[in-house]
Amino acid sequence: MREYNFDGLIGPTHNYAGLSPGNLASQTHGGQPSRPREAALQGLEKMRFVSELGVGQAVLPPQPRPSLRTLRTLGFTGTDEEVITRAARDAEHLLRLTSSASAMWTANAATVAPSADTADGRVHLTPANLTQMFHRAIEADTTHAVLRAIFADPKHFQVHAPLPGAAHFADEGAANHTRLATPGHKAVHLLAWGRSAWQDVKGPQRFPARQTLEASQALSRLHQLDPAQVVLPQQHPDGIDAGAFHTDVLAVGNERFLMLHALAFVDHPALLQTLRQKLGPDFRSVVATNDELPVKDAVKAYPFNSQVLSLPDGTMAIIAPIESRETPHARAFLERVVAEDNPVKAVHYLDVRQSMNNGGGPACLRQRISLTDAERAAITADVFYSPALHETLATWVRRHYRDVLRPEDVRDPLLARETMTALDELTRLLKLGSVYDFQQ
Ligand SMILES: N=C(N)NCCC[C@H](NC(=O)CCC(=O)O)C(=O)O
Repeated sequence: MREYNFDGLIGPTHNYAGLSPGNLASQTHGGQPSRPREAALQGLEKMRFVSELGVGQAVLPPQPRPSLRTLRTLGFTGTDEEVITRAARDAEHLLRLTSSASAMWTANAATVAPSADTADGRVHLTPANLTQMFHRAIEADTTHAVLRAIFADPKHFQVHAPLPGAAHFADEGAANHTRLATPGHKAVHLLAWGRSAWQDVKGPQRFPARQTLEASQALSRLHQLDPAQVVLPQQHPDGIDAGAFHTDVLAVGNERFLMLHALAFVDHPALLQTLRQKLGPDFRSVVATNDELPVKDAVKAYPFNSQVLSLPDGTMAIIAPIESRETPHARAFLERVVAEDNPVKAVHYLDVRQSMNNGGGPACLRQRISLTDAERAAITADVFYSPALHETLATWVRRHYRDVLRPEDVRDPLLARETMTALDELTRLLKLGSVYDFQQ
């Protein structure tokens, strides 16, 4: 089994619209101009770096934005251009919500269980319904279509429908999921959540908790995980109120290693005790106390929104955002992680600032999917990273993407046309077939 990091290719409408309450970066940068071309190239450079470390890398496509389908569903009529002009005139905020390139954060695209852990021996994938935020909820249908196109072979893959909507089963995908495993022990799935639909649990006071306990339980059932191997920790309400809207803002794990902030989960000592029992003495964890790393710095610099990657030589490396190098407490924490007795031997700081400004670090930009050779061979889409694919995609980005986008530029019907042209071409480059509604 090999892990592939499926990164979201950052879309042509990447912009800062301030759409996510509880996500401090999104709130801070709302209204500022963005740089879509630079953003997409930064994403590609991260893919190159990860691939050159010897780690599996693949890509997931952006989604058509503005979402004309959503605007039409909400009553805007006419040609594509008329729909956009009317929405810009009568419902500008709705146009912003339907124009976000938020599908780039593929950690939120789905939750995935590898075939080694599921009762029927297939890879299970459930697209996240993302019901908590409207601009993200509209991703689910296209994500479902894209995953069905890539993971098409029913012998190896089961792509479930997104969980039914409404607030009860609010699901944010793998941003709240961590798979841990030690040699000789069955893997453990941490499926975290921030609120409960029908249990009386104290939740955050300021900011929304996006994932429900009930959604996490449903994912565990759907993916046919062994209930004894599933742990359902609650995200710490104070962490969410400090800006950790997803678990991966304050915790990240890989195989036998977990690093977390003290405000990541309620009662983290009990959680670590449970994990030690299930995973045995090889399991290693590093906790940052609030004194060592104030949660404010953790949310700003995103050291936990790192990728922790298993390298071919058996060690692990951390891919952290450069903001973590620039923030002394965050940097000191990561240096401590490398110095201690655990598999992590290096930290690399990468520039994904265009995405970071909307609250998405290296970990948000990727969906981890572990595949056997046979599973990988069953995928016919051209989504696996290679230097040649890099060149193809970089050329495609340079040809189609704008340099600068101000939030009000989403009013321009030409932007929607440019995006459709680009995405239509991309589906051919990636051999995806017709996955977008404008292609039906
Ligand atoms: N932590 C993980 N896994 N993902 C980060 C998602 C960031 C995303 N930002 C946004 O959607 C901001 C869009 C804007 O404001 O323009 C969100 O809040 O859902």
